[in-house]
Amino acid sequence: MPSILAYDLGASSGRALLGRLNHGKIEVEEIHRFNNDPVGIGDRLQWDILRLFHEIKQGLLKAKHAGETPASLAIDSWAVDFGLIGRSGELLGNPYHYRDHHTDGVMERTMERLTAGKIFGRTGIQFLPFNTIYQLAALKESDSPFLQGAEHLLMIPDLLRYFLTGEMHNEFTNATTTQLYNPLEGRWDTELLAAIGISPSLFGEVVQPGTRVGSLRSVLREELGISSVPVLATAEHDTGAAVAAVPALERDFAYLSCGTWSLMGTEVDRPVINELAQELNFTNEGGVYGTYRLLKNIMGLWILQECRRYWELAGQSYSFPELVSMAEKAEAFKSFIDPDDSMFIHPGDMPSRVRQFCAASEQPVPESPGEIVRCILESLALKYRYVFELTERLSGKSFSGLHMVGGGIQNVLLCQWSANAIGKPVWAGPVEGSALGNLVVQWIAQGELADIWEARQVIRDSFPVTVYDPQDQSQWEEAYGKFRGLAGLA
Ligand SMILES: Nc1ncnc2c1ncn2[C@@H]1O[C@H](COP(=O)(O)OP(=O)(O)OP(=O)(O)O)[C@@H](O)[C@H]1O
Ligand SMILES: C[C@H](O)[C@H](O)[C@@H](O)C(=O)CO
Repeated sequence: MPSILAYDLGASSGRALLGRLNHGKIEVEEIHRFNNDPVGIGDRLQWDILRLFHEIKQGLLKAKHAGETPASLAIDSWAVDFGLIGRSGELLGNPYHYRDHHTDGVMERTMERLTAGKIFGRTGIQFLPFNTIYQLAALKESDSPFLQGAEHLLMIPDLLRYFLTGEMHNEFTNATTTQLYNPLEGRWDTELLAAIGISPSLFGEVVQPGTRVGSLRSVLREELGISSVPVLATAEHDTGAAVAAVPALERDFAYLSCGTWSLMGTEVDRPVINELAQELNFTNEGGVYGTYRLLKNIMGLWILQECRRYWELAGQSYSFPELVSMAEKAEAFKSFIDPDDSMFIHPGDMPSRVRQFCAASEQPVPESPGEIVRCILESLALKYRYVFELTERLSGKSFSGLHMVGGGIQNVLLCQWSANAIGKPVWAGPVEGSALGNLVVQWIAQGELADIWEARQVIRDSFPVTVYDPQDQSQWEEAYGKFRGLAGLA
């Protein structure tokens, strides 16, 4: 059977995987991996979108050099960010990074004007200051010439797909993360768009994961010396793809997509839009095949990534395994942070911010990298417990354990501590959850897999799942009580 190609672009790195189905098993080969380094210019933080497109071309070239002509390809990436396309069909400016400061204060102002109840009631999406709605409102407030000249808005995978095919489509899972899509009416919410002064004509028809949306442009085929490849929309929000790849056998399962972000929740058949969901700030992102992802964003390993980057700038380079091993040797439960405090959103001197949080909450201040990493990882595990219980409360489900997928599961300490904190087993795997979700949606579209449940079974049969049983329950129970007090969690 011919291979297919998946591009998975995370906030810190991207990869291209060739996948093949062989007698009910998935075989994957990572043919290309690259860093995704945003670029700061002055006060602005932007994605290096042309470099990312260059890396996508490198993936096509590497497939060619491996003697492969993929039967299809698809791209998934992080959510909320977008490019604006002008009259000439060209990209207007570099897409802003969601951690840019241009949205500071915009969400609060928009909520005051429109009311939180109205925004949540019409979209079911959690309030995050960088949601597309607030990015657009910020561009409107600043009279952005790019916005004035824009004729189309394309989310990051829509945009890269457009570069590949010349065709513009908005994909469903990513569209929902804008906080401008109304899942109850199944369309862009023109009332919210009008309220922020944005023309609905920027938004196109929303296509479902699995739709064929073009093929490689002839100019690109000539440049790379390759044949035509059909391009599909997959679950283009990487979290949507990761959830599609959770190797669950039971329908009511809890997941944690663990990468730059930690996204914890459960799959539901329809959006849960009620007062409790709004109060707990849960979201209902679009999933595959009519499902929704009832989940909550947790700041995740971003805090650790940014500490590592900061230490590297200061001349101290550590690999992730080195940091994990240093954390293991540091004193347990010395101090905690609330990973979701807004002080941790933006790039910067993260070690100092961790110390600052601890000092301000009158805890011992972690000094060494090992102490800081331990504080971050223990706090994340404890926050997972909190959100795990909220997910049960909101969904009315009871989970027998937690499925973890994504690059973060290579951190065995975090997996073990997550099991300890929630007091239930953690099933960790696969690492490349988003890329696998991307692949299985393509195979379902081609009729090679019957549906998402067959896909999950095949993933389970093809990749190892490591089981972490809970340990040291009484210490973690005590730590949880202390953590809740410090993080101000009801
Ligand atoms: N060898 C390793 N040991 C421990 N942790 C690791 C290792 N490799 C990666 N990680 C962790 O995985 C994280 C990256 O995960 P992943 O590659 O899934 O993220 P991403 O795809 O860039 O982001 P996202 O999909 O959340 O936008 C890193 O921040 C790091 O903490
Ligand atoms: C902002 C993030 O893109 C988003 O909330 C998260 O779901 C994600 O895409 C993680 O990769």
